[in-house]
Amino acid sequence: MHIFYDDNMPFAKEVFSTLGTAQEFNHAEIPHLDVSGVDALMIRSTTKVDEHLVERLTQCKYVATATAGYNHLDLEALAKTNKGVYHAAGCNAQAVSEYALSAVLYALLETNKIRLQDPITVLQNLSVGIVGVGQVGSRVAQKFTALGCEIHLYDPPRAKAENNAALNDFSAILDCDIICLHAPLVKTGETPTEHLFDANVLAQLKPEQILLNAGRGEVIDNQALLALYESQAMPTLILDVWENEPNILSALIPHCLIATPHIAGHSLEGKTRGTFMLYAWLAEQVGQPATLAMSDFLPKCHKAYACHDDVLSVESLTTLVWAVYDIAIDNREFVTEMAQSPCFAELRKAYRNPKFSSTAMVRREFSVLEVTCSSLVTQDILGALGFVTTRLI
Ligand SMILES: NC(=O)C1=CN([C@@H]2O[C@H](COP(=O)(O)OP(=O)(O)OC[C@H]3O[C@@H](n4cnc5c(N)ncnc54)[C@H](O)[C@@H]3O)[C@@H](O)[C@H]2O)C=CC1
Ligand SMILES: O=C(O)C(=O)[C@H](O)COP(=O)(O)O
Repeated sequence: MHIFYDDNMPFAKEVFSTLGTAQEFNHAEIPHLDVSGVDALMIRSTTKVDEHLVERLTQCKYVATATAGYNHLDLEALAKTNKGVYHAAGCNAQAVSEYALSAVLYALLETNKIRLQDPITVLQNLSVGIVGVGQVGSRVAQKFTALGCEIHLYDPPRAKAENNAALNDFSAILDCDIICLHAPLVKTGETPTEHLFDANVLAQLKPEQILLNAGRGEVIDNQALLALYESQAMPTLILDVWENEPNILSALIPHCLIATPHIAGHSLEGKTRGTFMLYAWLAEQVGQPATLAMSDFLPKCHKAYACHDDVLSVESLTTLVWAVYDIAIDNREFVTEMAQSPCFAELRKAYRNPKFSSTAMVRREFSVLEVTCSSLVTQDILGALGFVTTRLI
């Protein structure tokens, strides 16, 4: 079996070569590559599988993406040619939820809504609205719930499937202090997400709010967003995803408190989980055992902290969050690099990736940090955020 895999997929060579002949490709070159002899195409979201590519995949039986989103796949064209299709649902949900927490804490401090010396009970005064309550949105909700925030959820497909009107109250979302978008790009059907935040919706937002988009760029009308930010006071803006990537509307960047090149899900664990989910799926398709485990490949990483707060402080919380993932660094790098040249695609590819950048610092998840806590309440909160916790007796 000839397996073609994206060169930005950690440990792909190691796992796919146990199932056949494994060859890596650079997504930017795919239009010029001969793919007629490929049996299994293993991609990330940067490879658009449109009808032209499907036509060229004459021998291919399996197409899989190591990502949660799959709007880069033409499912109809793939179905017509009877290819098995798979996406790595949930592979990077923890990473995106850590991104959201790191970014929102940074924004709350920068806008003086909380102070380092506050106890985290100050977060109980804040409401968080989450649009798209799947694998990512649920984890974001879990984190802010653990911190005591009031949570509002919006997910019409789930509202319908679960007969739960509480999941269908869009106006409650627009009133929240913090609005987090984790919806996929859906262009058709009863509840499309494309431009769900159009000029009309955006104009209803207030400058005191925080607006974060880590779903898909097209959920917000970026031209309308820019027009509003240029003409009136608007919410504190955190953008990881942009309309029309990689050719984004760069004029938006100066209006963001945090701007990043679609890397919310790019922890090493998030990307590696994607590779291993594809490996397990492909092995099952071809009737071979998947004997390799992700834990055999992830570099061991362990950091230890002690937290002696009786009531967890904002300072301790942010120290722990940023010890693993300091989003201000990502923002700084993106803003600096984009000011010099439009290099969105290159920045994404090299992001925290020693294979493509000699200076890259690998990004890990909260689970690499073990916190010893003196308070049971603190231990429960930090455990719910994803840290490994032990109790100081
Ligand atoms: N920035 C990044 O690096 C990443 C972005 N993503 C994006 O986030 C999306 C969500 O990821 P997951 O939670 O893993 O996917 P998921 O499929 O588990 O959840 C998506 C949820 O959105 C809901 N939804 C669909 N239409 C909606 C609408 N009109 N309004 C509100 N909600 C709606 C679905 O019912 C579902 O519950 C992905 O499709 C992808 O586009 C995912 C991972 C990383
Ligand atoms: O999983 C998704 O959906 C994402 O948006 C991924 O984080 C995208 O990562 P790349 O495939 O573009 O590396």
